[in-house]
Amino acid sequence: MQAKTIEKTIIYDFMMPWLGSGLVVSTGAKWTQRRKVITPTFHFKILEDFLIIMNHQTDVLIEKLTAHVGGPDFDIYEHVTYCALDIISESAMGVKLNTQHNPHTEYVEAVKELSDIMFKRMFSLGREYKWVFRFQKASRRQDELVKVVHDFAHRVISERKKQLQDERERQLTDQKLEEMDVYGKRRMTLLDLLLNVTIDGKPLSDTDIREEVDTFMFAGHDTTTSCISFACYHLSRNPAIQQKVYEEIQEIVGPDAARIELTNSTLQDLRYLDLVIKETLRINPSVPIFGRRSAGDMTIDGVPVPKGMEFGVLIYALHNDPELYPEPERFDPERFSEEAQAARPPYSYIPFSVGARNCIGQRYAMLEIKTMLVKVLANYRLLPCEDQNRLLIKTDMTLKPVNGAFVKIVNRH
Ligand code: HEM
Repeated sequence: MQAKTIEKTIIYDFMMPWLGSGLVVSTGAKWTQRRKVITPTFHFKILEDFLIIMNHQTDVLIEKLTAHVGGPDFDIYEHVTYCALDIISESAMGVKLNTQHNPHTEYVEAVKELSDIMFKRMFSLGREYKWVFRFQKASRRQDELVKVVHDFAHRVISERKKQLQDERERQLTDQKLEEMDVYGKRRMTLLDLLLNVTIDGKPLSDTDIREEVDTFMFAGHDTTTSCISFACYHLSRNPAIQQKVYEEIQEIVGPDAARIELTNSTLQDLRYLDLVIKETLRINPSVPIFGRRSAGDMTIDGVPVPKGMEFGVLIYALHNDPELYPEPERFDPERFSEEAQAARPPYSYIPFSVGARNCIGQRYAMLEIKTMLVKVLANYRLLPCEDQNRLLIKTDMTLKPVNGAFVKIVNRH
């Protein structure tokens, strides 16, 4: 392929009412500056702080799941969604949403409904005629929901600003400005980072900051939720693979794996779990498609692609191509052994996209996915659901189960 730069397509415009020109949507110089200032959020030191949140919220999840031990099929997707929302809201904004205890808050409901409206617009027949949407009921509903999420983010930003200001006035050192909290450790959030950066000598405006906080709330929970829930589903149906992961957890994390706080270095050592996650993101990629617009004339495999042409990159189709992955519907982590990977062409696996616009949150995502899977598997054995509850998938903004990702659980100990 002979490529020039590529840009994002019209479908991203539909995210603008909610996300403004946050990182997922923005292009050009704005994107370059934002990506530069946000990248440090994923520095390994800050990720370690996020891991504390992940451990704590996953312990809440484990507690919530006890209600299903020995019981009939249940939808694990719903539980994981609430856990992931609690994790991202605390890492991005420093706010404890407590969705796992109280799932039906106005903010959480608004986030869910907004994703739904945006998705329906992207794939509607009248997509190109944006003005038509203004006359539809969904447009008024979208305005109401956007107001709920924006007001929430603005409130959080101004409270945090005031808190930092008060502390500065009390002449605390920079280090003391970082919060002591229930986990007994200081933590940095995306919001703190954004409140402290400058671009061309100027701080970001509240709107700039809100756009990025909203972007992380949007990109940072459904994606990981779908991977974690689908992994649980596949493991429940493949007992030998599940057993192998369990044995690895016992060996690397130790016999207290069900209770102890997981560290970054332990999680990095779980090599077989890595293969399981890779295979889950192959068979059910959380982001099944993304769009691009060609920014210059180019040729792909001998086919001329003129400037301005819009196209979709079908991750789902690529990952389920039988020529690259024989029997693509079979769940087989060994497809990601070093030898098997080396035998495939370089871009045959792109769950986090590739190039400059790849997923900025992928290391964060892997930590969260591993934390939840290790704790779930160390505490419970997953059993397959009944046939009538077998997984059916649909695509929304992310890949989702139609009715749920059903499993049964029994205690390990
Ligand atoms: C399994 C989990 C995840 C998968 C599979 C995934 C996948 C992707 C993909 C395919 C893209 C490119 C989308 C496009 O160009 O339209 C992307 C972009 C992005 N992701 Fe993720 N993502 C995951 C988790 C996360 C998390 C946890 C965060 C935040 C904490 C995040 C934040 C972002 C952002 C901000 C972008 C836009 C980056 C840019 O354009 O510079 N993602 N992700």
